[in-house]
Amino acid sequence: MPMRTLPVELYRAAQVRELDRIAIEERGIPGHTLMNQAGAAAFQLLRQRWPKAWRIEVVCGGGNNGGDGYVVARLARQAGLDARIMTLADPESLHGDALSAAQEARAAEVPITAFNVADLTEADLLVDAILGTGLEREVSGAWREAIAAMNAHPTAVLALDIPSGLHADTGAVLGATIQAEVTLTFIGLKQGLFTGQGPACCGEIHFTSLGVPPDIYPALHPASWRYVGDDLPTLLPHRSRSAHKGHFGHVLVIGGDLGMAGAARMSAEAAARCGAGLVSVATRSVHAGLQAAVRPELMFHGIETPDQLAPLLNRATVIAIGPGLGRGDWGRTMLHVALASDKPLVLDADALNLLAAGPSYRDDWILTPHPGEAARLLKMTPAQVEADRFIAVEDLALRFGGVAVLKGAGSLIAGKADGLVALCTTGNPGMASGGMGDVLTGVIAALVAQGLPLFAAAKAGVYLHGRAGDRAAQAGGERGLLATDLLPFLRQLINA
Ligand SMILES: NC(=O)C1=CN([C@@H]2O[C@H](COP(=O)(O)OP(=O)(O)OC[C@H]3O[C@@H](n4cnc5c(N)ncnc54)[C@H](O)[C@@H]3O)[C@@H](O)[C@H]2O)[C@H](O)CC1
Ligand SMILES: [K+]
Repeated sequence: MPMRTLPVELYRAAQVRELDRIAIEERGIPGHTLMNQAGAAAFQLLRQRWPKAWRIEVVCGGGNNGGDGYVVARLARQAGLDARIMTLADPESLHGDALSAAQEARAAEVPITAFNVADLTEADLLVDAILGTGLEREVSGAWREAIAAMNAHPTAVLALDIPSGLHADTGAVLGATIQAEVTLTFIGLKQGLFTGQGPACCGEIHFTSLGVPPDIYPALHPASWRYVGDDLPTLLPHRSRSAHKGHFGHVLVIGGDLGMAGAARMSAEAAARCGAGLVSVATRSVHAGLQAAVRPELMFHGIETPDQLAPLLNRATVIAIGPGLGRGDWGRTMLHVALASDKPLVLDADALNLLAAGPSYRDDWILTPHPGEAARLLKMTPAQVEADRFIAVEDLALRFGGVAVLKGAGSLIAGKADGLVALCTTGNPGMASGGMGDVLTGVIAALVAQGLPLFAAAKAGVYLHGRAGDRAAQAGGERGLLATDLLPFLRQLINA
């Protein structure tokens, strides 16, 4: 039975093929057995998830993903369901295990016809067995039309291994992709399922190892891993009864140029709600008084010149710079002075845009770009960043040093000594609203202030921020979700 609790290790397609090879060639598990296991697991899941489905249309491609589909159709037919196969590739062109599976389906009297949109109409359920980890080019022609027709059909789609058209390594869509309600993936979790377009087209992700011996997995170093917050309780410092505010660090937020006071304040408030002992804000003088009135626990300073900023930098444990910083003279001056300090930094928003214009390298900072800011830093387009988010985030950490967070569906964190990229699946589309990035900056800064190493602070901050967004969305819906709605949930989560 496919597992609902997913492993944390994530792999590239080539690595999963290597696991497949080891199982077949070194452990003597026939490929045909793996394919039958894949088909059986998919059929079992299908029966559990859609017990009333009777007319099952399995759409098969020309490779082993298609082979899995032939097995599903055979098992469904043998169980008395009206299972049929529509193929995009001539069954005679199949090879090896897929050819055997097709022959066994034919022997079980499964109707096998060429793909025909009209035949979809009666289906209660569609199974996507078109393309798996063998996707090697843009989907086009009849394959693209089939994917579009399946997506346009009102019934659910069960995707085998990966929604066809989604790139297993990057989460990018090559031309077109299946929109699945459920995806059952085999042997190893593909990292592309969890970032980029993956979350938008996979639906519920189920996993089955196909009975591959667990001791073959250590042969491969995962390409990345899902961070699920399991080490959070150990990361956050214990609060002794005799603790005082000096024990939990001092966050200095620099930002809030004219007209953008709110950004700096949201960042500062998030830092305070995540346990920072003291929080100061260096902002334009015109904002300081008003902001102090609305949140007296934060120490607002009107800062117009470098020598006014210097004493605040000395007192800070960590500097968060960028929320509402702007790209004018004031913002540029503030960034220049902040970079001259030896305190760890969190850079976001316009601090990143200014950095893109004047690159430098440090080991003690965390950069938190969204794809557009990452594109400016890497001198490429946002589409190029999204075409391979893993390469982009690793490139950011390599070029600029420290830790890089590439925000977006399936945020990625790079910069760990062992090179492993962490992937965070918390968060929801309701968080695509102004101020969410400012809050994240404050969350991460608060964790650095409390002594977490940079990579831990970044991964835990992204995780907590997304979880708080999920709880806020559960409480009141994704539409109209505001950045400050996260604050009470952040406090709950940081104390969980
Ligand atoms: N290792 C495992 O976990 C198991 C994998 N199984 C299934 O096998 C597929 C991988 O099979 P493979 O034959 O390598 O690739 P595909 O089935 O994805 O098909 C490749 C096939 O399609 C052609 N092709 C590639 N891109 C396109 C395109 N854009 N348009 C049209 N055709 C395309 C390519 O030329 C090949 O002919 C894996 O996903 C699992 O589902 C095993 O069954 C179980 C263990
Ligand atoms: K598929």
